[in-house]
Amino acid sequence: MPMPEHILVETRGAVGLVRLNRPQALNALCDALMLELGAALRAFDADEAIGAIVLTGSEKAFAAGADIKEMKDRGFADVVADDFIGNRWETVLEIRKPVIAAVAGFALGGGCELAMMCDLIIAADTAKFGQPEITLGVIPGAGGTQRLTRAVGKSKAMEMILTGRMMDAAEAERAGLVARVVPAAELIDEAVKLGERIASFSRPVVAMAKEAVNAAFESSLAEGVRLERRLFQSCFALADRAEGMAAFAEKRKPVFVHR
Ligand SMILES: CCCCCCCCCCCCC[C@H](O)CC(=O)SCCNC(=O)CCNC(=O)[C@H](O)C(C)(C)COP(=O)(O)OP(=O)(O)OC[C@H]1O[C@@H](n2cnc3c(N)ncnc32)[C@H](O)[C@@H]1OP(=O)(O)O
Repeated sequence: MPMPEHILVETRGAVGLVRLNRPQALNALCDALMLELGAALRAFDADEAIGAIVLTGSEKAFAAGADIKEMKDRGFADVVADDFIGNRWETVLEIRKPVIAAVAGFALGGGCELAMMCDLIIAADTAKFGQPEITLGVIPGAGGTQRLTRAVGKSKAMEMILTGRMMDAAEAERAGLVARVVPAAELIDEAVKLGERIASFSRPVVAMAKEAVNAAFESSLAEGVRLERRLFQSCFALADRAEGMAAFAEKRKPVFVHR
């Protein structure tokens, strides 16, 4: 396997850390980067030692969008023939372990869409989110119109997508796009600490919790509650659930076996 050119990959305990690394283009998402990113995410998903994944960029940019220079000469026939976006740009959605986006600087266009494909976003106080595609004569093409609207509501999403304006970390937290805002210098440590906590719990239970929350985007309330109930009841088949509840009753820390 050749060394990746556009990403840096490392492990921090039980957390897989992927850093987008195209600083000269503010981590613009070119096809080659997306292929490397997909491979790294799948590798961590298959690694039993890893319980959570952190995806981040540089201090200046998480990702400034899809690579405009790579797209500018493509025509309708090209993007349809290649099923651009649909063909391999949604690998994040196939990852079963929690993927935490740690965003500093610009997360624009596909960069914001990539962050929203992750399970949660931790933002540095320098983060700026936006879907400026309209300034280029296109609309968001990797879920931005759907996920941003579900995350922040129609009016704010519509304003951002129709004007291309950015929103800073404080507004993103108020709007519910990000879970927390931290000082930029603490972003990676905070995201890894969060990942370590998640990785300390029962892996199948973490996977079921992630599936249940994500289902809220995809189903009616009744269907989502039904799925949640089935997954909750499934936990009672796991030794980890027995251990977790016994540990509480015996006033000791649980030792989960499925980690
Ligand atoms: C593995 C599976 C994962 C699946 C995830 C899939 C994610 C989605 C990916 C596909 C998405 C396609 C659909 C998407 O909705 C479409 C888009 O994203 S369109 C692009 C939207 N982004 C933008 O419009 C932002 C463009 N950039 C800027 O406005 C500015 O660069 C900035 C961010 C405001 C910063 O400005 P400055 O500080 O002045 O810096 P520069 O402008 O000088 O930039 C420095 C350098 O970087 C190059 N660059 C910046 N952004 C891009 C880009 N998007 N594409 C290509 N290159 C970019 C810029 O040209 C400079 O380079 P130089 O000229 O010096 O060579």
